Amino acid sequence: MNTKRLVIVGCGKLAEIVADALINGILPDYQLVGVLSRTKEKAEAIANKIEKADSDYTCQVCSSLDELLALKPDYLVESASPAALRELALPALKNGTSLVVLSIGALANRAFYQDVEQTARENSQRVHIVSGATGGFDVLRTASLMGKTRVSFDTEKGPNSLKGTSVYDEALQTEKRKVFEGNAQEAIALFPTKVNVAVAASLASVGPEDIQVSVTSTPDFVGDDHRIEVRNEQVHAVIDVYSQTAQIAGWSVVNTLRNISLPIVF
Ligand SMILES: NC(=O)C1=CN([C@@H]2O[C@H](COP(=O)(O)OP(=O)(O)OC[C@H]3O[C@@H](n4cnc5c(N)ncnc54)[C@H](OP(=O)(O)O)[C@@H]3O)[C@@H](O)[C@H]2O)C=CC1
Ligand SMILES: O=C([O-])CC(=O)C(=O)O
Repeated sequence: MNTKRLVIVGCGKLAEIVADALINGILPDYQLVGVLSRTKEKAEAIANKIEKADSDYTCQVCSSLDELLALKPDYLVESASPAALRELALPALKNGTSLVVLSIGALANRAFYQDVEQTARENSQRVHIVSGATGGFDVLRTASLMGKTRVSFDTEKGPNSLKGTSVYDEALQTEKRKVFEGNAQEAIALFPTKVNVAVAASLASVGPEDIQVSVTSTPDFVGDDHRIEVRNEQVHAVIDVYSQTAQIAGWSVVNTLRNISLPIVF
């Protein structure tokens, strides 16, 4: 077996799903050799889990990206924030470390996207954009290759998940309202940690400037519903994923890591 050295940056809710999958034997081809988080205790919590599972290796709690990259990981899972992805992507790729990324919003910036693409190519590494809280990237990519394609991305959320953003007001607690219409670049600028999915779907198809995005707030709505519609001359597809929590996004990292290492992939 060719064991791959894995590290995680951002030790929150989604990282924990990946660590649990390792401990539960769902990722047999990986060793989690290092973790880094803004709050060190969160990284320690994950490293302790690995240690308690009686692994025959050590998971190092790191204090800086340099320390983490010195572990020479094959793969880095980014489950931190778009700002973190902006900081770590190029150094990691230059270090010979491929990326599995959740905070895809950072890649809506065309110049950054091109730098990442070129650096990955020059260093023979890859950047895996996970399906996260949505899916259907296969049909999005395939339909877009066929010719002129239109793609829309409509999200429904509860008002509480919009608190702290400029579109929030108390009336949303009782009134259903479309609070945003625009493209994915505008959406991620307004909601920096809430519409990574829309940027991911746009990158898989027509690009962040050309996808039509809307966000609707519905009183008492629990979870998120992301509905993607793709149309070209021959194809009409709808991908509609409801999830009660964001856990599916953590599981999509697990699925991507499995696809990287297994002989038969989907
Ligand atoms: N693509 C998709 O479909 C989805 C993507 N996401 C994205 O995934 C990411 C992780 O989500 P989730 O696990 O729910 O979030 P959490 O807030 O639970 O965890 C994020 C962790 O990352 C840490 N962190 C933040 N910035 C940095 C940094 N610069 N360097 C190191 N660590 C950092 C936080 O530290 P601290 O404890 O100090 O806050 C926290 O421990 C987010 O960016 C989120 O927007 C989420 C859902 C779906
Ligand atoms: O969890 C979700 O539905 C979407 C989300 O946070 C993101 O795309 O960043």
